[in-house]
Amino acid sequence: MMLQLRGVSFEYEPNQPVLQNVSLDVQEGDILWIQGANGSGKTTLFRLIAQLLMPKEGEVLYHSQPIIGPKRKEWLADLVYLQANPYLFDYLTGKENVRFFRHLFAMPEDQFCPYFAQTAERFRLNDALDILVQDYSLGMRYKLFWACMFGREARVFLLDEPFAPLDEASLNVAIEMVRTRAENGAAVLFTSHVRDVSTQIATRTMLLENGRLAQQPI
Ligand SMILES: Nc1ncnc2c1ncn2[C@@H]1O[C@H](COP(=O)(O)OP(=O)(O)OP(=O)(O)O)[C@@H](O)[C@H]1O
Repeated sequence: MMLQLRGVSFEYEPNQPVLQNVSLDVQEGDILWIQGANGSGKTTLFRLIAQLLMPKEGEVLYHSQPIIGPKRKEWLADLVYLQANPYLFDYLTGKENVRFFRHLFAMPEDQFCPYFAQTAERFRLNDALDILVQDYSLGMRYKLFWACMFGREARVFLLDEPFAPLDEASLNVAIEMVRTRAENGAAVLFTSHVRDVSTQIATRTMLLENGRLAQQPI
């Protein structure tokens, strides 16, 4: 099993559990849609997997090893976390932001750039790369962030509301990118309130409700 959650519980405030005894098995090629109402804990679940939060109980395993400890670096190198709010520098151009991300992830130019260039081309971002990000529309910001994140050769993708800001042409590109990565052996976990795209792309669905995660028919 690639990624496992074993009995994970979490609370921000004492005695107000957000996740209760959550277990999950994720395999190579999975495209798993985590459904749940606003505030049900989907982002919290992703933050626990991305090590931004620590479980109160239980553990997260990557290839059967805890993601904290000796496997930590390998885990973070293999993980892409596309957060719902893109973190970009408004006062830098698109290209300068891209350079920042490449350095942040210590990606050699020859590995990162072909992936990035392919995505930027398909998202029709090339003409915008020399202008300041503060002049981007919401969709353009999102596509730049997406192209940077998908510039990495990761094994696990956590995508928090990845489809909402995209127009139809960009959605088709995004869907194909997700599918290609999964076909190449990556695991994808995503949250979304956009039902039609999610139904199209998901290989499996789970529902987070009252702190518990349960299998859900698609
Ligand atoms: N930093 C925090 N401190 C305290 N409580 C928090 C914090 N972040 C989130 N919460 C609470 O935890 C619960 C789960 O929030 P979370 O953001 O994980 O939900 P979500 O399912 O991602 O929601 P949405 O669909 O609106 O994005 C909510 O009740 C929220 O108010």
